[in-house]
Amino acid sequence: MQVEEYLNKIAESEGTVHLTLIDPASQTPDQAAEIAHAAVLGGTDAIMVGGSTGAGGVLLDQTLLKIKERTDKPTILFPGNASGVSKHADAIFFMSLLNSRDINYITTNQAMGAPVVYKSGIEPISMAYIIVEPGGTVGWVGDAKLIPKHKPELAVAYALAGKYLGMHYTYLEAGSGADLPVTPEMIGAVKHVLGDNKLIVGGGIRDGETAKMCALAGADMIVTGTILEESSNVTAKIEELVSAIKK
Ligand SMILES: CC(C)=CCC/C(C)=C/CC/C(C)=C/CC/C(C)=C/COP(=O)(O)OP(=O)(O)O
Ligand SMILES: O=P(O)(O)OC[C@@H](O)CO
Ligand SMILES: [Mg+2]
Repeated sequence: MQVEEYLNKIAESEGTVHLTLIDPASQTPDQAAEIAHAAVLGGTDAIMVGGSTGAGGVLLDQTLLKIKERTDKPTILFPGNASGVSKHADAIFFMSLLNSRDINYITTNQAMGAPVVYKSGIEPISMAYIIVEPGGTVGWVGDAKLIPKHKPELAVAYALAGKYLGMHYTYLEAGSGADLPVTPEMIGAVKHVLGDNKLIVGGGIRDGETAKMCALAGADMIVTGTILEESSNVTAKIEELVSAIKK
């Protein structure tokens, strides 16, 4: 089964998907594999691999190879630029940062990365990437014209544009390590116009209660990264998040 179909099936049958984000720059490949293994034991559905800075090349390849030794769940690239593509992943969130001011993040990195995706045979999953205040490092690196936190109608406008351009997934990003995730009002308004298209929410989700709030508001998939890097017991943390968002 293709990864997109696998994720969609879980969203339908279990209500919400949990995605674990691992930044190859944050630890050694062996440590990354340990986190991935612990996350799978806790019930995560897939492993996203990427980072906004220094996440390509040998470190990315080694991290994916080690993760694949320890888990059977799909690995999905979450690239910060064209160097975030690796043939060792199963799929890639092939995303355009719709609210960037910099053409590099709208189409140029996509053009530079596309032939690599083509040759490697990994599955591209088209995605509209939208960054909301505070935006964090990724907002700065991607030169995003940040969506104001309390302007859901602007997020809706970008999400609709992505849907009409044919993107299957929409990612509402508050930035890695944000104090708070995007608001339930914004999530609900965006999901309302997306219909069956899948909505991913990430940035600043640290506990089951917050994850549940995002899921109830309309998120089909929840991403957590930073909290897992900080947890002494990754499996228990994932169990908390997963039990809060699954039917
Ligand atoms: C499709 C291809 C080949 C490239 C897309 C390139 C685009 C659109 C990038 C968007 C802007 C960007 C820098 C995204 C990075 C996404 C990401 C991996 C964010 C979070 O990673 P963390 O490692 O948690 O964050 P920090 O690096 O900030 O800690
Ligand atoms: O690190 P956190 O805050 O969990 O954010 C995850 C993801 O949305 C970052 O791109
Ligand atoms: Mg990081």
